Amino acid sequence: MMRSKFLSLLIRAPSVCRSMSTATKLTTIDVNDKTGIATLTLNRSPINALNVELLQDLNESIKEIEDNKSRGLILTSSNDKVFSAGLDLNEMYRPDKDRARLLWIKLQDVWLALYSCDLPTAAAINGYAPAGGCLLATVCEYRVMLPKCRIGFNETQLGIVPPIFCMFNFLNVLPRRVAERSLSQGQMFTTEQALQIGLVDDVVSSKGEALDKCTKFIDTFAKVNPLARSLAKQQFRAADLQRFQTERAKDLESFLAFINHPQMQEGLGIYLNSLKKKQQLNAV
Ligand SMILES: CC/C=C\CC/C=C/CC(=O)SCCNC(=O)CCNC(=O)[C@H](O)C(C)(C)COP(=O)(O)OP(=O)(O)OC[C@H]1O[C@@H](n2cnc3c(N)ncnc32)[C@H](O)[C@@H]1OP(=O)(O)O
Repeated sequence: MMRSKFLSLLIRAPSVCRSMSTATKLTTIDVNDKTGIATLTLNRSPINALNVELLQDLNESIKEIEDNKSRGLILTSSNDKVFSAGLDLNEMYRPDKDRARLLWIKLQDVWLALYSCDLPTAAAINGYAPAGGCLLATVCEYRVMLPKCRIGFNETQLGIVPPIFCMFNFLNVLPRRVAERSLSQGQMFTTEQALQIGLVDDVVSSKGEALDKCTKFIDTFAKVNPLARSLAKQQFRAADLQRFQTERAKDLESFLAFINHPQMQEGLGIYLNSLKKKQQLNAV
């Protein structure tokens, strides 16, 4: 009797969030003391473009969340319109060679950390998620998105071959035919289209609701043995992870060759300029 009273008090207790780290600057971590779930927020103004520092902070935050034995990880953005604009094109246009190398290595690290993450992962996509933004969302195991946004890998529209880890993500989420077509056409989907093809699992009208849905998804694993859960996930992903490790160095060299190509530099310059002039391509 005493025990059930104590439990009901616990259940009714308001949820308390605590920040786990002050070391990171471009990401924040909030752990809900009641659920044990960590919310990892991208926080690089204005549009969470993924530069070396943001990717570095993301890597550290993911590791911190895993090390602190959180029950799950929810990825979201502090911007109310953009989840992430993808890679920071300024890191790729007229690049500093060492930073460009580091950028790709860090992106690979983030993908690897999330793809092989022991914890259940979910993305509360509270805004636009093109290219690298879509990568972060689709590497998670569950996605919920706000209306009137867009998501997809627009790389081929920009003359870029999507790296293999984009393919792995899409093949985990979409039927093979749809994955191949949307990657090769560089399709961007509205929230409603994304829901229809299964690219996102649910649509909600506010960030709060999105976080609640992600929490509910993570809660579906509450009664599953965490080690069994994690090993089952690894088993499903082992072949992709092995292929990634085999091709990782080649993938880095392809990226560097790509961004150092004069034609690509010219194209990137034009694209960056069009964004600055707010003449966004129809594809996004
Ligand atoms: C072997 C493999 C080889 C290569 C693979 C390379 C892979 C690349 C993957 C990528 O992620 S490439 C990046 C692709 N991203 C995009 O195409 C997104 C472009 N951005 C947009 O569509 C929009 O900005 C937005 C929908 C994300 C947000 O719109 P809005 O809120 O209206 O903001 P603004 O458009 O006004 O942007 C504010 C500011 O930020 C600049 N900017 C936008 N995107 C980027 C970016 N990805 N990198 C750097 N800077 C970006 C934009 O020009 C504005 O600058 P101002 O100076 O005008 O303030």
